[in-house]
Amino acid sequence: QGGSATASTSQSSSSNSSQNKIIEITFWHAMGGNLGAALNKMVENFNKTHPNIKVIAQFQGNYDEELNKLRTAEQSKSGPDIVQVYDIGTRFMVDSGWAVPVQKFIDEENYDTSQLEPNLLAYYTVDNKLYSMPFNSSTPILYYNKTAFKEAGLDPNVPPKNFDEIEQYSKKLIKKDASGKVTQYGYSMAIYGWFFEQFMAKQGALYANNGNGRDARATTVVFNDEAGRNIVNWWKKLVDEGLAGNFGRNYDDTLNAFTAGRTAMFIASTASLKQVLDGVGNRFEVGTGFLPALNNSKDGGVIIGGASLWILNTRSEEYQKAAWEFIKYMVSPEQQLFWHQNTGYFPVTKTVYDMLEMKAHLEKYPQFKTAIEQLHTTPINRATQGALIGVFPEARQTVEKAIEKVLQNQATPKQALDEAVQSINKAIENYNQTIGK
Ligand SMILES: O=P(O)(O)OC[C@H](O)CO
Repeated sequence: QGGSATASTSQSSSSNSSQNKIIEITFWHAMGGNLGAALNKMVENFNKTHPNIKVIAQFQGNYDEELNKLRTAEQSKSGPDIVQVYDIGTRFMVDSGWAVPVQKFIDEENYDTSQLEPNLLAYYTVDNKLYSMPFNSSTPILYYNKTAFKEAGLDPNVPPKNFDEIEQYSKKLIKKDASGKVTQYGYSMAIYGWFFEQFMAKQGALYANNGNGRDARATTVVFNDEAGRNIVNWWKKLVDEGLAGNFGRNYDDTLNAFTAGRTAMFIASTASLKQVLDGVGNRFEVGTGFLPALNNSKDGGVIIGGASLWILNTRSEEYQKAAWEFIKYMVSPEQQLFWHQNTGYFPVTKTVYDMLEMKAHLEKYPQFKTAIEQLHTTPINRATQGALIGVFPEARQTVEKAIEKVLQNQATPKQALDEAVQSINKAIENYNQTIGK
Protein backbone atom coordinates (compact mmCIF):
# COMPACT_ATOMS: atom_id res chain seq x y z
CA GLN A 1 0.00 0.00 0.00
CA GLY A 2 1.01 3.50 -0.99
CA GLY A 3 3.20 5.75 1.05
CA SER A 4 5.74 8.11 -0.30
CA ALA A 5 7.38 5.31 -2.27
CA THR A 6 4.72 5.79 -4.92
CA ALA A 7 4.82 9.57 -4.82
CA SER A 8 7.07 11.66 -6.97
CA THR A 9 7.19 14.96 -8.70
CA SER A 10 6.72 14.69 -12.42
CA GLN A 11 7.23 17.11 -15.29
CA SER A 12 4.67 17.66 -17.98
CA SER A 13 5.97 16.24 -21.27
CA SER A 14 5.35 19.50 -23.10
CA SER A 15 7.47 21.73 -20.89
CA ASN A 16 10.06 21.71 -18.18
CA SER A 17 9.04 25.02 -16.69
CA SER A 18 8.27 24.99 -12.97
CA GLN A 19 4.74 26.13 -13.86
CA ASN A 20 4.01 22.70 -15.23
CA LYS A 21 5.59 20.78 -12.44
CA ILE A 22 3.12 18.47 -10.76
CA ILE A 23 3.61 17.59 -7.13
CA GLU A 24 2.15 14.23 -6.24
CA ILE A 25 1.15 13.73 -2.64
CA THR A 26 -0.36 10.72 -0.94
CA PHE A 27 -3.29 10.97 1.41
CA TRP A 28 -4.17 8.08 3.70
CA HIS A 29 -7.70 7.93 5.00
CA ALA A 30 -10.10 5.62 6.77
CA MET A 31 -13.34 6.45 5.02
CA GLY A 32 -15.14 3.41 3.59
CA GLY A 33 -18.57 3.02 1.94
CA ASN A 34 -20.53 6.18 1.20
CA LEU A 35 -17.99 8.25 3.16
CA GLY A 36 -15.16 7.05 0.95
CA ALA A 37 -17.18 7.72 -2.19
CA ALA A 38 -17.85 11.32 -1.11
CA LEU A 39 -14.22 11.83 -0.14
CA ASN A 40 -12.95 10.50 -3.47
CA LYS A 41 -15.23 12.91 -5.29
CA MET A 42 -13.72 15.82 -3.36
CA VAL A 43 -10.19 14.62 -4.12
CA GLU A 44 -11.10 14.30 -7.79
CA ASN A 45 -12.45 17.85 -7.83
CA PHE A 46 -9.35 19.15 -6.10
CA ASN A 47 -7.12 17.49 -8.67
CA LYS A 48 -9.18 18.96 -11.51
CA THR A 49 -8.97 22.48 -10.13
CA HIS A 50 -5.31 22.35 -9.02
CA PRO A 51 -3.24 21.34 -12.04
CA ASN A 52 0.07 21.57 -10.15
CA ILE A 53 -0.85 19.17 -7.38
CA LYS A 54 -2.03 15.61 -7.65
CA VAL A 55 -3.48 14.02 -4.53
CA ILE A 56 -3.51 10.24 -4.45
CA ALA A 57 -6.08 9.12 -1.89
CA GLN A 58 -5.59 5.70 -0.38
CA PHE A 59 -8.10 3.93 1.86
CA GLN A 60 -6.23 2.17 4.67
CA GLY A 61 -9.05 0.39 6.52
CA ASN A 62 -10.76 1.65 9.65
CA TYR A 63 -9.23 4.25 11.98
CA ASP A 64 -7.38 1.66 14.07
CA GLU A 65 -6.04 -0.24 11.10
CA GLU A 66 -4.89 2.95 9.45
CA LEU A 67 -3.04 4.15 12.55
CA ASN A 68 -1.32 0.77 12.89
CA LYS A 69 -0.21 0.95 9.26
CA LEU A 70 1.12 4.43 9.89
CA ARG A 71 3.17 3.22 12.88
CA THR A 72 4.74 0.57 10.67
CA ALA A 73 5.34 2.91 7.75
CA GLU A 74 6.92 5.60 9.92
CA GLN A 75 9.55 3.16 11.16
CA SER A 76 11.12 3.48 7.72
CA LYS A 77 9.85 7.04 7.15
CA SER A 78 7.68 5.80 4.31
CA GLY A 79 4.38 7.22 5.50
CA PRO A 80 2.11 9.37 3.36
CA ASP A 81 2.16 13.17 3.06
CA ILE A 82 -1.23 13.60 4.71
CA VAL A 83 -2.95 11.26 7.10
CA GLN A 84 -6.43 11.31 8.55
CA VAL A 85 -6.25 10.37 12.23
CA TYR A 86 -9.22 9.91 14.53
CA ASP A 87 -9.81 12.12 17.57
CA ILE A 88 -8.24 9.76 20.09
CA GLY A 89 -5.00 9.47 18.14
CA THR A 90 -4.22 13.15 18.79
CA ARG A 91 -1.90 12.84 21.79
CA PHE A 92 0.01 10.00 20.17
CA MET A 93 0.45 11.94 16.94
CA VAL A 94 1.72 15.03 18.79
CA ASP A 95 4.22 12.90 20.72
CA SER A 96 5.33 10.96 17.65
CA GLY A 97 7.08 13.96 16.13
CA TRP A 98 6.00 12.77 12.67
CA ALA A 99 3.85 15.78 11.93
CA VAL A 100 4.35 19.44 11.12
CA PRO A 101 1.69 21.28 13.13
CA VAL A 102 -0.77 22.98 10.76
CA GLN A 103 -0.29 25.98 13.04
CA LYS A 104 2.96 26.61 11.16
CA PHE A 105 1.10 27.17 7.89
CA ILE A 106 -1.68 29.08 9.63
CA ASP A 107 0.88 31.51 11.06
CA GLU A 108 2.87 31.80 7.85
CA GLU A 109 -0.04 33.02 5.83
CA ASN A 110 -2.30 34.44 8.50
CA TYR A 111 -4.95 31.87 7.70
CA ASP A 112 -8.18 32.85 9.41
CA THR A 113 -9.19 30.14 11.89
CA SER A 114 -12.03 32.20 13.35
CA GLN A 115 -14.40 30.51 10.92
CA LEU A 116 -13.71 27.12 12.43
CA GLU A 117 -16.10 25.89 15.11
CA PRO A 118 -14.69 26.84 18.56
CA ASN A 119 -15.29 23.36 20.02
CA LEU A 120 -13.11 21.93 17.26
CA LEU A 121 -10.30 24.34 17.99
CA ALA A 122 -10.68 23.48 21.68
CA TYR A 123 -10.31 19.79 20.90
CA TYR A 124 -7.39 19.90 18.50
CA THR A 125 -5.34 22.65 20.08
CA VAL A 126 -2.52 21.13 22.15
CA ASP A 127 0.16 23.23 23.85
CA ASN A 128 -1.37 26.31 22.21
CA LYS A 129 -0.89 24.95 18.71
CA LEU A 130 -3.39 23.58 16.27
CA TYR A 131 -1.60 20.39 15.25
CA SER A 132 -4.07 19.04 12.75
CA MET A 133 -7.02 20.38 10.80
CA PRO A 134 -10.44 19.07 11.81
CA PHE A 135 -12.03 17.71 8.66
CA ASN A 136 -14.69 15.13 9.46
CA SER A 137 -16.27 16.08 12.75
CA SER A 138 -19.05 14.27 14.51
CA THR A 139 -20.84 13.65 17.77
CA PRO A 140 -23.02 10.70 18.71
CA ILE A 141 -26.77 11.15 18.39
CA LEU A 142 -29.89 9.16 19.07
CA TYR A 143 -31.60 7.71 16.01
CA TYR A 144 -35.20 6.58 16.35
CA ASN A 145 -37.94 5.02 14.28
CA LYS A 146 -40.74 7.60 14.15
CA THR A 147 -43.13 5.13 12.60
CA ALA A 148 -42.60 2.68 15.49
CA PHE A 149 -43.12 5.59 17.91
CA LYS A 150 -46.50 6.35 16.36
CA GLU A 151 -47.53 2.69 16.49
CA ALA A 152 -46.56 2.57 20.18
CA GLY A 153 -48.57 5.70 20.97
CA LEU A 154 -45.46 7.84 21.52
CA ASP A 155 -45.08 11.35 20.13
CA PRO A 156 -42.81 10.91 17.07
CA ASN A 157 -41.53 14.44 17.44
CA VAL A 158 -40.33 14.05 21.01
CA PRO A 159 -37.30 11.77 21.38
CA PRO A 160 -36.31 10.62 24.88
CA LYS A 161 -33.98 13.06 26.61
CA ASN A 162 -32.50 10.89 29.30
CA PHE A 163 -31.87 7.32 30.36
CA ASP A 164 -35.10 7.08 32.38
CA GLU A 165 -37.12 8.07 29.34
CA ILE A 166 -35.21 5.60 27.17
CA GLU A 167 -36.33 2.88 29.56
CA GLN A 168 -39.95 4.05 29.64
CA TYR A 169 -40.13 4.39 25.86
CA SER A 170 -38.46 1.02 25.36
CA LYS A 171 -41.16 -0.68 27.40
CA LYS A 172 -43.69 0.62 24.89
CA LEU A 173 -41.61 -0.05 21.81
CA ILE A 174 -40.57 -3.64 22.43
CA LYS A 175 -42.29 -6.22 20.24
CA LYS A 176 -42.35 -9.98 20.62
CA ASP A 177 -43.64 -12.77 18.40
CA ALA A 178 -46.07 -15.49 19.51
CA SER A 179 -43.24 -17.56 20.99
CA GLY A 180 -42.10 -14.61 23.11
CA LYS A 181 -39.01 -13.93 21.00
CA VAL A 182 -38.15 -10.23 20.71
CA THR A 183 -38.64 -8.99 17.15
CA GLN A 184 -38.04 -5.32 17.94
CA TYR A 185 -35.99 -4.05 20.87
CA GLY A 186 -36.69 -0.63 22.30
CA TYR A 187 -33.08 0.51 22.34
CA SER A 188 -29.60 -0.72 21.45
CA MET A 189 -26.07 0.51 21.28
CA ALA A 190 -22.93 -1.15 20.08
CA ILE A 191 -20.29 -1.93 22.70
CA TYR A 192 -18.21 0.98 21.50
CA GLY A 193 -15.84 2.74 23.87
CA TRP A 194 -16.59 6.06 22.18
CA PHE A 195 -20.12 5.98 23.61
CA PHE A 196 -18.77 5.39 27.12
CA GLU A 197 -16.40 8.37 26.69
CA GLN A 198 -19.30 10.50 25.50
CA PHE A 199 -21.60 9.52 28.37
CA MET A 200 -18.84 10.53 30.78
CA ALA A 201 -18.66 13.99 29.20
CA LYS A 202 -22.44 14.21 29.12
CA GLN A 203 -22.33 13.95 32.92
CA GLY A 204 -19.64 16.63 33.05
CA ALA A 205 -17.16 14.00 34.28
CA LEU A 206 -13.51 13.55 33.41
CA TYR A 207 -12.10 10.42 31.81
CA ALA A 208 -8.51 11.11 32.83
CA ASN A 209 -6.73 13.17 35.50
CA ASN A 210 -4.98 16.52 35.03
CA GLY A 211 -8.01 18.06 33.38
CA ASN A 212 -8.40 15.15 30.96
CA GLY A 213 -4.70 15.42 30.15
CA ARG A 214 -5.09 19.03 29.03
CA ASP A 215 -3.66 20.90 32.04
CA ALA A 216 -0.73 18.50 32.19
CA ARG A 217 -0.05 15.09 30.73
CA ALA A 218 -2.56 12.53 32.03
CA THR A 219 -1.05 9.99 34.40
CA THR A 220 -4.19 8.02 35.25
CA VAL A 221 -7.69 7.43 33.97
CA VAL A 222 -10.45 8.12 36.48
CA PHE A 223 -13.62 6.77 34.91
CA ASN A 224 -14.22 4.08 37.59
CA ASP A 225 -16.12 6.66 39.60
CA GLU A 226 -19.84 7.12 40.05
CA ALA A 227 -20.22 8.58 36.55
CA GLY A 228 -18.58 5.56 34.92
CA ARG A 229 -20.56 3.09 36.98
CA ASN A 230 -23.82 4.91 36.17
CA ILE A 231 -23.29 4.23 32.48
CA VAL A 232 -22.52 0.55 32.79
CA ASN A 233 -25.18 -0.09 35.45
CA TRP A 234 -27.83 1.49 33.32
CA TRP A 235 -26.71 -0.30 30.18
CA LYS A 236 -26.75 -3.67 31.93
CA LYS A 237 -30.14 -3.00 33.50
CA LEU A 238 -31.72 -2.39 30.12
CA VAL A 239 -30.14 -5.50 28.61
CA ASP A 240 -31.13 -7.61 31.63
CA GLU A 241 -34.71 -6.38 31.42
CA GLY A 242 -34.74 -7.49 27.80
CA LEU A 243 -35.52 -3.96 26.63
CA ALA A 244 -32.19 -3.30 24.93
CA GLY A 245 -30.61 -5.52 22.33
CA ASN A 246 -26.92 -6.29 22.57
CA PHE A 247 -25.58 -6.70 19.05
CA GLY A 248 -21.98 -6.78 20.20
CA ARG A 249 -18.94 -4.68 19.45
CA ASN A 250 -19.35 -4.32 15.72
CA TYR A 251 -20.80 -0.85 15.13
CA ASP A 252 -22.49 -1.81 11.86
CA ASP A 253 -24.37 -4.74 13.41
CA THR A 254 -26.40 -2.37 15.60
CA LEU A 255 -26.84 0.08 12.75
CA ASN A 256 -28.16 -2.70 10.51
CA ALA A 257 -30.49 -3.87 13.30
CA PHE A 258 -32.05 -0.40 13.26
CA THR A 259 -32.46 -0.16 9.49
CA ALA A 260 -33.96 -3.68 9.52
CA GLY A 261 -36.49 -2.65 12.19
CA ARG A 262 -35.03 -4.86 14.93
CA THR A 263 -34.45 -1.97 17.32
CA ALA A 264 -36.52 1.20 17.47
CA MET A 265 -33.79 3.47 18.87
CA PHE A 266 -30.02 3.36 18.80
CA ILE A 267 -26.97 5.53 19.29
CA ALA A 268 -24.52 6.18 16.48
CA SER A 269 -22.31 8.87 15.07
CA THR A 270 -24.00 11.62 13.10
CA ALA A 271 -21.52 10.51 10.40
CA SER A 272 -23.83 7.55 9.79
CA LEU A 273 -26.89 9.70 9.08
CA LYS A 274 -26.80 9.57 5.29
CA GLN A 275 -26.09 5.84 5.39
CA VAL A 276 -29.01 5.25 7.77
CA LEU A 277 -31.44 7.37 5.75
CA ASP A 278 -30.44 5.62 2.53
CA GLY A 279 -30.57 2.22 4.24
CA VAL A 280 -34.07 2.80 5.61
CA GLY A 281 -35.41 4.36 2.41
CA ASN A 282 -39.15 4.90 2.71
CA ARG A 283 -39.79 1.86 4.89
CA PHE A 284 -40.13 4.07 7.95
CA GLU A 285 -39.47 7.63 9.11
CA VAL A 286 -36.20 8.35 10.92
CA GLY A 287 -35.91 10.91 13.71
CA THR A 288 -32.80 12.09 15.53
CA GLY A 289 -32.24 13.47 19.02
CA PHE A 290 -29.45 14.55 21.37
CA LEU A 291 -27.35 12.00 23.19
CA PRO A 292 -29.51 11.05 26.20
CA ALA A 293 -28.48 12.41 29.58
CA LEU A 294 -27.79 10.46 32.76
CA ASN A 295 -27.98 13.33 35.21
CA ASN A 296 -28.84 17.03 35.28
CA SER A 297 -25.28 18.28 34.84
CA LYS A 298 -25.20 21.76 33.35
CA ASP A 299 -21.54 21.32 32.41
CA GLY A 300 -22.20 18.16 30.46
CA GLY A 301 -22.16 17.85 26.71
CA VAL A 302 -20.62 15.90 23.89
CA ILE A 303 -17.00 15.56 22.79
CA ILE A 304 -15.86 16.22 19.24
CA GLY A 305 -15.54 12.96 17.34
CA GLY A 306 -14.41 12.01 13.88
CA ALA A 307 -10.94 12.79 12.63
CA SER A 308 -8.52 15.47 11.51
CA LEU A 309 -5.91 15.84 8.81
CA TRP A 310 -2.20 15.79 9.68
CA ILE A 311 0.68 16.95 7.53
CA LEU A 312 3.59 14.59 7.95
CA ASN A 313 7.21 15.68 7.80
CA THR A 314 8.12 12.67 5.67
CA ARG A 315 9.20 14.90 2.81
CA SER A 316 10.38 18.39 1.98
CA GLU A 317 8.53 21.63 2.51
CA GLU A 318 7.37 21.67 -1.09
CA TYR A 319 5.27 18.59 -0.41
CA GLN A 320 4.09 19.91 2.93
CA LYS A 321 2.89 23.12 1.27
CA ALA A 322 1.00 21.12 -1.34
CA ALA A 323 -0.57 19.14 1.50
CA TRP A 324 -1.61 22.40 3.17
CA GLU A 325 -3.26 23.60 -0.06
CA PHE A 326 -5.28 20.40 -0.18
CA ILE A 327 -6.30 20.68 3.46
CA LYS A 328 -7.50 24.25 2.99
CA TYR A 329 -9.61 23.06 0.07
CA MET A 330 -11.13 20.22 2.12
CA VAL A 331 -12.33 22.61 4.83
CA SER A 332 -13.56 25.31 2.47
CA PRO A 333 -17.28 26.08 2.84
CA GLU A 334 -18.27 24.54 -0.53
CA GLN A 335 -16.46 21.29 0.20
CA GLN A 336 -17.76 21.11 3.77
CA LEU A 337 -21.31 21.60 2.51
CA PHE A 338 -20.89 18.71 0.08
CA TRP A 339 -19.26 16.55 2.76
CA HIS A 340 -21.97 17.30 5.32
CA GLN A 341 -24.83 16.55 2.90
CA ASN A 342 -23.33 13.28 1.75
CA THR A 343 -22.34 11.95 5.16
CA GLY A 344 -23.86 13.61 8.24
CA TYR A 345 -20.58 15.00 9.61
CA PHE A 346 -21.34 18.59 10.60
CA PRO A 347 -19.46 21.38 8.81
CA VAL A 348 -16.22 22.41 10.47
CA THR A 349 -16.59 25.87 8.95
CA LYS A 350 -19.30 28.14 10.37
CA THR A 351 -19.80 30.07 7.11
CA VAL A 352 -21.56 27.02 5.67
CA TYR A 353 -24.63 28.02 7.69
CA ASP A 354 -25.01 31.20 5.65
CA MET A 355 -25.24 29.29 2.39
CA LEU A 356 -28.69 29.06 0.83
CA GLU A 357 -28.11 25.47 -0.17
CA MET A 358 -27.36 24.58 3.44
CA LYS A 359 -30.54 26.27 4.61
CA ALA A 360 -32.61 24.36 2.04
CA HIS A 361 -30.89 21.09 2.98
CA LEU A 362 -31.66 21.48 6.69
CA GLU A 363 -35.23 22.39 5.87
CA LYS A 364 -35.65 19.25 3.79
CA TYR A 365 -33.73 16.88 6.09
CA PRO A 366 -34.16 18.20 9.65
CA GLN A 367 -32.36 15.13 11.04
CA PHE A 368 -29.09 16.82 10.03
CA LYS A 369 -29.79 19.68 12.46
CA THR A 370 -29.44 17.55 15.58
CA ALA A 371 -25.65 17.23 15.66
CA ILE A 372 -25.26 20.91 14.81
CA GLU A 373 -27.58 22.04 17.61
CA GLN A 374 -25.95 19.57 19.99
CA LEU A 375 -22.55 21.03 19.12
CA HIS A 376 -23.73 24.59 19.57
CA THR A 377 -25.31 23.91 22.97
CA THR A 378 -22.29 22.07 24.35
CA PRO A 379 -20.23 24.19 26.76
CA ILE A 380 -16.48 24.02 26.31
CA ASN A 381 -14.78 22.66 29.41
CA ARG A 382 -12.29 19.96 30.36
CA ALA A 383 -14.98 17.25 30.34
CA THR A 384 -16.36 18.10 26.90
CA GLN A 385 -12.92 18.75 25.40
CA GLY A 386 -12.30 15.03 25.81
CA ALA A 387 -9.18 13.33 27.05
CA LEU A 388 -5.71 13.42 25.56
CA ILE A 389 -3.99 10.13 26.27
CA GLY A 390 -1.12 8.60 24.31
CA VAL A 391 -2.56 5.11 24.67
CA PHE A 392 -6.17 6.10 24.04
CA PRO A 393 -6.80 3.58 21.24
CA GLU A 394 -5.76 0.74 23.58
CA ALA A 395 -7.72 2.30 26.46
CA ARG A 396 -10.87 2.34 24.37
CA GLN A 397 -10.54 -1.35 23.61
CA THR A 398 -9.94 -2.14 27.27
CA VAL A 399 -13.16 -0.33 28.19
CA GLU A 400 -15.05 -2.26 25.51
CA LYS A 401 -13.83 -5.55 26.93
CA ALA A 402 -14.89 -4.42 30.40
CA ILE A 403 -18.42 -3.54 29.27
CA GLU A 404 -18.67 -6.80 27.39
CA LYS A 405 -17.75 -8.70 30.54
CA VAL A 406 -20.44 -6.92 32.52
CA LEU A 407 -23.13 -7.54 29.93
CA GLN A 408 -22.13 -11.20 29.89
CA ASN A 409 -22.37 -11.39 33.70
CA GLN A 410 -18.66 -12.10 34.10
CA ALA A 411 -18.00 -9.08 36.32
CA THR A 412 -19.87 -6.36 38.17
CA PRO A 413 -19.61 -2.84 36.75
CA LYS A 414 -17.33 -1.85 39.63
CA GLN A 415 -15.01 -4.84 39.19
CA ALA A 416 -14.81 -4.45 35.44
CA LEU A 417 -14.15 -0.69 35.53
CA ASP A 418 -11.60 -0.96 38.36
CA GLU A 419 -9.73 -3.62 36.40
CA ALA A 420 -9.85 -1.56 33.21
CA VAL A 421 -8.53 1.51 35.01
CA GLN A 422 -5.66 -0.47 36.52
CA SER A 423 -4.60 -1.94 33.22
CA ILE A 424 -4.85 1.39 31.37
CA ASN A 425 -2.88 3.16 34.10
CA LYS A 426 -0.03 0.69 33.60
CA ALA A 427 -0.10 1.33 29.87
CA ILE A 428 -0.06 5.11 30.47
CA GLU A 429 2.90 4.77 32.82
CA ASN A 430 4.86 2.75 30.27
CA TYR A 431 3.97 5.16 27.50
CA ASN A 432 4.89 8.24 29.50
CA GLN A 433 8.29 6.74 30.29
CA THR A 434 9.12 6.26 26.64
CA ILE A 435 8.16 9.70 25.31
CA GLY A 436 11.08 11.46 23.79
CA LYS A 437 13.23 8.34 24.03
O1 LIG B 1 -17.32 7.48 13.18
P1 LIG B 1 -16.81 8.87 13.36
O2 LIG B 1 -15.94 9.31 12.25
O3 LIG B 1 -17.90 9.81 13.66
O4 LIG B 1 -15.84 8.84 14.62
C1 LIG B 1 -16.28 8.35 15.84
C2 LIG B 1 -15.18 8.47 16.87
O5 LIG B 1 -14.94 9.80 17.17
C3 LIG B 1 -13.91 7.82 16.44
O6 LIG B 1 -12.96 7.86 17.48
